Amino acid sequence: MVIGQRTSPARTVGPPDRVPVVAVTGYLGAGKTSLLNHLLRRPGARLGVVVNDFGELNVDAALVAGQVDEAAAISGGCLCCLPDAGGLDDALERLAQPRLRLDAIIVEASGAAEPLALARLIRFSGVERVRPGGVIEVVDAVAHADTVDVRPEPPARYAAATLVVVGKTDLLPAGERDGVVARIRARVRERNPVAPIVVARRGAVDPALVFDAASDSDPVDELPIARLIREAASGEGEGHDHGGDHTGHGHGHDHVAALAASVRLAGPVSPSELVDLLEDPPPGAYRLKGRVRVRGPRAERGYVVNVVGRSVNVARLTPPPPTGELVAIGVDLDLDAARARLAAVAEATAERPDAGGLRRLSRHRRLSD
Ligand SMILES: Nc1nc2c(ncn2[C@@H]2O[C@H](COP(=O)(O)OP(=O)(O)OP(=O)(O)O)[C@@H](O)[C@H]2O)c(=O)[nH]1
Repeated sequence: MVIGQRTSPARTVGPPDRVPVVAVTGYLGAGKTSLLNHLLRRPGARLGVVVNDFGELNVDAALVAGQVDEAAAISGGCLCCLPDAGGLDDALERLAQPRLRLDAIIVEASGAAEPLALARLIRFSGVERVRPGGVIEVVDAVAHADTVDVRPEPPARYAAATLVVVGKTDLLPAGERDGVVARIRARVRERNPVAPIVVARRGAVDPALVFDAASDSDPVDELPIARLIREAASGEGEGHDHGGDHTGHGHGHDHVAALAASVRLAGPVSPSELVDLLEDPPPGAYRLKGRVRVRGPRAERGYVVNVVGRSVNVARLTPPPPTGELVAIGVDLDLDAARARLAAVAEATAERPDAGGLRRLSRHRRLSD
């Protein structure tokens, strides 16, 4: 997905010769899209966005697309596994056109992408008018110890980061927050002595932190990311970082082998069926997301739904989307079971408003604020 945002007049300073490309990385559901949306809301930013969607349906693209004015898809799949990065290079080539005068291009990696591989793709991009602009690793404070940091040695992915953003600390009991953040900090530092580490709710980082790094005018080879990638390439930072013994897709680098099931929703769904799915996802579905329409008492309502682990998040989507979709993702996803559950939601269209289901959905929405 390629998006060019043109919301403001050009800045007084001319565009840099080469447009910095900032990668936003993080495990499934860590909070990458939230951070991206936060950056896109910044007035005056002239940003290009490449969203690497997971699964057949463009949920992430749809979520950010509401705020931008140009959209086109690149081929799906995991960005770091594209054979020759052709899809990414095409996207960068388009967005780096001087007439767009972009300040930066942000690549939101799929949760399954390996940051070091992605950083390498950007660094060795065949596109002349771009340069590496940093890697923002989003860490889910609640889930990282069960998903990313599951081995005695700290995750190799931290080595790729030029900025680490720790999110979801608001979901931890107040008494545990400092301890969890300190532990993440210590683990990151074992791999990465330099990257700033900040705590931010829903990706609300100071954009200056992101764009300062991106506007660094040092020669490419002097950027920390370039050094770190060289170190990783020479063996220091290599290896799995997703935990488990996944063998990857056979593309020459280790990789979390996540699976996805998805369904398109032509009409409004039954809120009861939907909430059942959110509260009790199919076996192995670590991540569930989607956009849905339900019949309200007077008019149809739109919602964005998100589940990460056991954490359910529901937000209103106005206007309701013309069509919806649901995607379930997980490393150990039971594909058949997931498809059957998603199909059941798609088929359980509610003829009349379902008051009980609407109440349950509204309750989740209030708890998500
Ligand atoms: N409470 C809370 N929720 C958060 C925070 N950051 C993200 N979320 C929620 O976590 C869910 C997943 O966030 P996303 O931004 O979609 O995560 P992602 O990394 O883009 O997900 P994938 O692209 O599927 O890997 C959403 O429901 C967000 O609203 C946070 O700091 N606090």
